[in-house]
Amino acid sequence: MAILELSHLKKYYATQKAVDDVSFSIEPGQIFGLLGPNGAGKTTLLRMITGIFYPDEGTITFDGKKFDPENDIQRIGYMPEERGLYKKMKIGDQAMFLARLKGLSQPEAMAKIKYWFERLEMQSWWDKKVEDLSKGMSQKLQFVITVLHEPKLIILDEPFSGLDPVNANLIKDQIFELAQKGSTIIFSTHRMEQVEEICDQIALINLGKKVLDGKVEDIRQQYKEHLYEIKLDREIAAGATSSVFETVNQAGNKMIVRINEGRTGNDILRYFLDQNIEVQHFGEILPSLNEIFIRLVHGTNAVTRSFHNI
Ligand SMILES: Nc1ncnc2c1ncn2[C@@H]1O[C@H](COP(=O)(O)OP(=O)(O)OP(=O)(O)O)[C@@H](O)[C@H]1O
Repeated sequence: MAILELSHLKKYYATQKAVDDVSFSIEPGQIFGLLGPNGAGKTTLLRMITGIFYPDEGTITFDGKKFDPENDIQRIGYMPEERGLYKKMKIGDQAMFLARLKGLSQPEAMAKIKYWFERLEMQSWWDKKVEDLSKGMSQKLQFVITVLHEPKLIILDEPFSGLDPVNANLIKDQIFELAQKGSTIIFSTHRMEQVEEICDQIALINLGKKVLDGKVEDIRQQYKEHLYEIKLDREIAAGATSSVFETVNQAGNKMIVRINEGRTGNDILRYFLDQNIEVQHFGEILPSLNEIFIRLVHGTNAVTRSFHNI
């Protein structure tokens, strides 16, 4: 059973259709990426899932029942893009205050805060004030506050913005672990490399509408251009074509070819082997999510014609 199911959600601001008939569902334990360019409607969608806004139309089902923000909110952790921390309060006191608001007892909250501060290397921050934290440091604090009460559904708006690679990896590891323990994670981002690395499933939103959703690997297969990159032991005549493939790009002994319909990678290999040409590298080029995103959102072609791995 899906943990979250959105059905025909709509949200309009005056004349702006911020979210326009979006449906998808998310299974428990999944890491789900919500993607889209600036202004696509991601934040508006997340605000409906977290009960900040009511949808104008459509329904949200959470854990098998109609979403009831007042009661369900305790089981949801939301890290918004704009940080809502109290600047003058000490970090330790702030974490305690917010943990108590989420329903944890004082000893429970203390144990959890200590656990998370240790995991994210924040022990020495206890008496610092929020206004003395860097952007990345307050991002880590906000993450801890979001997951502290072990919510069933964790929603992170741009969780890696402002984090250096070491801290981004630290947070990434926690996300994997939380999903393994059964939490469901939704995060929104523009950073496609992270999505490819982390997400089981994605939805791409553009101009308020869902343009694409599914498993990352299935989507990359669906948008492939039947291209292969090849490195040979010698240079061959420019623009080689055969009944098996056409050359798309060639530089010295490297080439990118598009395979003809009905042919397989083995046919390409056979073509060269029959001529006693050694194939030193051979691989299919699948488009990255970034390329698919650019193609769908901007209507321009992907840049898969350059050499990727050789
Ligand atoms: N309070 C508001 N009043 C009127 N229009 C709004 C309001 N909030 C958002 N919008 C509009 O709704 C659309 C969707 O905005 P939203 O903030 O949901 O996008 P987003 O995908 O989160 O963008 P970003 O990646 O830039 O944060 C945009 O066109 C935006 O201008």
